[in-house]
Amino acid sequence: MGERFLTVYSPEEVIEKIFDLFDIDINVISIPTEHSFGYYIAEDIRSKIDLPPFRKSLVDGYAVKSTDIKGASYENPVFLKNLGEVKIGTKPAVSIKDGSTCYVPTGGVVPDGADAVVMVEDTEIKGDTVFIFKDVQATQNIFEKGAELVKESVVLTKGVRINELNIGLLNFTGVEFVQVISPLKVGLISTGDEVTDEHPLPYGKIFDYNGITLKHLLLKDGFIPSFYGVVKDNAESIKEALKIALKENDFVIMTGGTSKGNFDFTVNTINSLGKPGVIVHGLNASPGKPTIFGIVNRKLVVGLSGNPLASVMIYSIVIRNLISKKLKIIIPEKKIIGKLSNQVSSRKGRTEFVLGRLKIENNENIIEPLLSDSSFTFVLNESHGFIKIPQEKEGLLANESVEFFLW
Ligand SMILES: Nc1nc2c(c(=O)[nH]1)N[C@H]1C(S)=C(S)[C@@H](COP(=O)(O)OP(=O)(O)OC[C@H]3O[C@@H](n4cnc5c(N)ncnc54)[C@H](O)[C@@H]3O)O[C@H]1N2
Ligand code: MOO
Repeated sequence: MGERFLTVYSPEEVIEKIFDLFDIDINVISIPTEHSFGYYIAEDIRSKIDLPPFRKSLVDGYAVKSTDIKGASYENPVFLKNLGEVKIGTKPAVSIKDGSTCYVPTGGVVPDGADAVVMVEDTEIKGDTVFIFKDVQATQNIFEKGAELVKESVVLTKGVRINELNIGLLNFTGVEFVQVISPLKVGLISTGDEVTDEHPLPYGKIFDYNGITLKHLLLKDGFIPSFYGVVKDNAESIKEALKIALKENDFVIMTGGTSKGNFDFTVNTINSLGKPGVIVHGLNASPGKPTIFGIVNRKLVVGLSGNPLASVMIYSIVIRNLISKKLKIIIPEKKIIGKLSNQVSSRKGRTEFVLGRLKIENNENIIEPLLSDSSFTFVLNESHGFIKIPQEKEGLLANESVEFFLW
């Protein structure tokens, strides 16, 4: 009988075990804000200006001294001298003295002397006189300079991945360039004599799932994948591909050949390329039990199972977590709470990941667990995410409230 997976570790233990054994060089680059979408921020970013940058009117109306119009009503209007209008985007030419007013558009600068703005609907203009039909309180309809944000306050913190709202805020707060982490380069190698791109599919062969899917998972996370293709189950070819991938990338992901079959070369290849070699071979998780974590001259190599569900899951659960901790970046995770539609069984003592489909019924998130084997790709495609069953649990009950991780 061949060697078994003698020592298995939980995903959390693996991260702890290998964390300090490998390095990833972080290169910080400065890029124009308009091109920063999807990058991870390398240092806290501060606003260059106050928000709003000036005392701004929130309505179209007349800038007044509130004391001038106290008690104004339709029965007892107050009339004020019209000094003209503030043009949007310009500095007011006038300031408001007792008994005077001036028109300000929404977003216009409130002239000095005024402490409130009366909405245009509550006024009437006759020649040089403006009739005010409504009382307003001091500060009403005015957004003070810096009320939302003062210059130099932190608008985005280190490690955040710049999204569409962030990029808007950066531009709005006058940040022209952002210091970001240069995207990591990740080498991808699929192995297996059975994997082909030949059409029509020869008997006994399969098309590639892992290489192309992982490539796009990496792209989605803001990394730069290089796919070295499907390498034959042959020690020399795998060694050659891994050697090049290690040289050209920050870390490498391999798929297939992680189990204990005669043609499962991954462990030996990693060990043959440098020290300390394979650190972990075996996760206390399903799917993904035979996952390999190795270090070659302080570079990380992860060997994922050839089974598609296992490779997607372990990338999503372990690799993403490990890399985000290492780089101190936040890879956004979408998680909701839902109620299980059916019970799910699991084996106590290992973490299990179960695919699920999300349905909204009576305004409630219902998670339907999907039966799946680690080789299933269609079911994986039908799923919206997965549930994590911790190792101390023996299954989950129907109607139990669970965390559901969306893809
Ligand atoms: N004797 C044992 N056999 C197996 C064990 C075990 O403990 N003892 N573990 C099983 C488990 S669990 C898993 S997971 C797999 C892991 O397999 P490998 O990582 O060695 O991967 P392969 O054998 O190369 O492939 C498994 C499966 O996936 C298909 N595959 C491979 N590459 C791709 C690809 N790029 N795209 C799509 N599908 C791919 C491959 O054809 C196999 O069907 O081992 C079990 N066996
Ligand atoms: O650990 Mo395997 O991924 O269950 O099929």
